[in-house]
Amino acid sequence: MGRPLTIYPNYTVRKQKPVSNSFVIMTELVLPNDTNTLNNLMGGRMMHLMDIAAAISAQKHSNRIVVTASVDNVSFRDSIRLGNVVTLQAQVTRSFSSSMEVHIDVWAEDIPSGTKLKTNEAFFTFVAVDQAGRPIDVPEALPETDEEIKLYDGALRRRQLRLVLAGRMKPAEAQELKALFALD
Ligand SMILES: CC(=O)SCCNC(=O)CCNC(=O)[C@H](O)C(C)(C)COP(=O)(O)OP(=O)(O)OC[C@H]1O[C@@H](n2cnc3c(N)ncnc32)[C@H](O)[C@@H]1OP(=O)(O)O
Repeated sequence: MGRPLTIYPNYTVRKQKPVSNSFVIMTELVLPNDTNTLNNLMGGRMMHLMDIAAAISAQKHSNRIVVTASVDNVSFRDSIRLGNVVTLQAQVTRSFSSSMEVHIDVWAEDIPSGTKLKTNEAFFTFVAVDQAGRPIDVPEALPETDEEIKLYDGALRRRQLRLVLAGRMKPAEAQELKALFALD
């Protein structure tokens, strides 16, 4: 006879979801109201679009209301012009307890000339909350492709860096981050 089955009343198995379930693609046309006097897309308008695409991705992973907790570095390498089509692609890289890191890529396309350029890339962190705004656990994120695994593996290091910068983690506790700078 086998061992008797032990029942742990407070133990819940966390649901798992492939990160690809959270893939979001969003396209927008740059109109005059979105631009500065040089006819370039305003940086704040771009951040707004990135926030929306990334939030939808985090919602798809968690099936919850999500709030933006932080945004990592966003650089504006190349300007996006009036009339360009902006394409935003967002996907969850990894989830922790209630938070999810979302990676987002942005392209600008000039349809008449047939040119398409990657202009921005960023990591956003969202936290799933209940109706009272309290953080709530989300499913585990499962990476499948090589690229997804690479992003998943780097997510813990990026999390520690952003929590240290936000004053929410002591640098001494950021083990993964310290290992990166460890010299033999
Ligand atoms: C889609 C939108 O634009 S929403 C509007 C803009 N965003 C907001 O208004 C959010 C306002 N902020 C908040 O509501 C709260 O600060 C929250 C929900 C983000 C965090 O609430 P707290 O009470 O601090 O919760 P707590 O300390 O338990 O942290 C919860 C999670 O948030 C994460 N977190 C908190 N601050 C940060 C931060 N600055 N960067 C990254 N993650 C963070 C924590 O690491 C934790 O993650 P984990 O559960 O996966 O370990």
